[in-house]
Amino acid sequence: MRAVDLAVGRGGTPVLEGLSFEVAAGEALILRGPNGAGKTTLLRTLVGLMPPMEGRVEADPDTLAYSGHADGIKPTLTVAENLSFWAQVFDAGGIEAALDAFDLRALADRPAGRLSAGQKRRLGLSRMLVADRAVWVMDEPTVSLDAATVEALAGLLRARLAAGGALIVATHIDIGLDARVLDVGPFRAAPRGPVGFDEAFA
Ligand SMILES: Nc1ncnc2c1ncn2[C@@H]1O[C@H](COP(=O)(O)OP(=O)(O)OP(=O)(O)O)[C@@H](O)[C@H]1O
Repeated sequence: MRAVDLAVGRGGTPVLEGLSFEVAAGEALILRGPNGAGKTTLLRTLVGLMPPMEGRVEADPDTLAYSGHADGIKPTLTVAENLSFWAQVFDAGGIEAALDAFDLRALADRPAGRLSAGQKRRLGLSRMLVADRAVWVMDEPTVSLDAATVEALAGLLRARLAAGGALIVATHIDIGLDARVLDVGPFRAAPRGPVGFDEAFA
């Protein structure tokens, strides 16, 4: 996945600009920056949920899996049914490994709407395993997780890297990955006045 002179924004307002980077197989890139800096906007643009304002993203969409703040969980379906649904969407195999990775087996038959915040997050992360995609793009994956589950996640991510997967992760905490860090702060977009503003006062 490669970003080339990328500018990203919300509602026509640029948030970050001038971003160029590449993440190859087996590499991890950690995004850092304070609240509101634009990490989520950048991640959503990388996976094609939002169009770039300038520049381009070079990636095959079929190689990408995204785990965002809203995990896309269907509350009336059980944990197992949610995973099966995603396995179908992603045209992937079984859900057994995904149930085990974040200790969801005992909750398999529970409607997802009746999970705790951390359990929901574990289900959202398990979805990455049924997706079977090479590049994982993750937005604050540790939010709501207990310490043991953060460790499990870190171990899973290290294994992905060792197996040649690629990771782009926005996180405020150190999850102990061997990763490059991209601080988005210096890429904050310069404020742009409305078109014709200067002319209005000419
Ligand atoms: N739905 C939205 N509509 C308009 N502006 C938004 C929307 N969501 C976020 N923004 C604005 O876009 C900018 C970038 O927000 P973004 O969510 O990308 O930041 P972030 O770095 O991910 O922050 P955090 O660390 O708090 O998750 C902020 O100024 C934010 O207020």
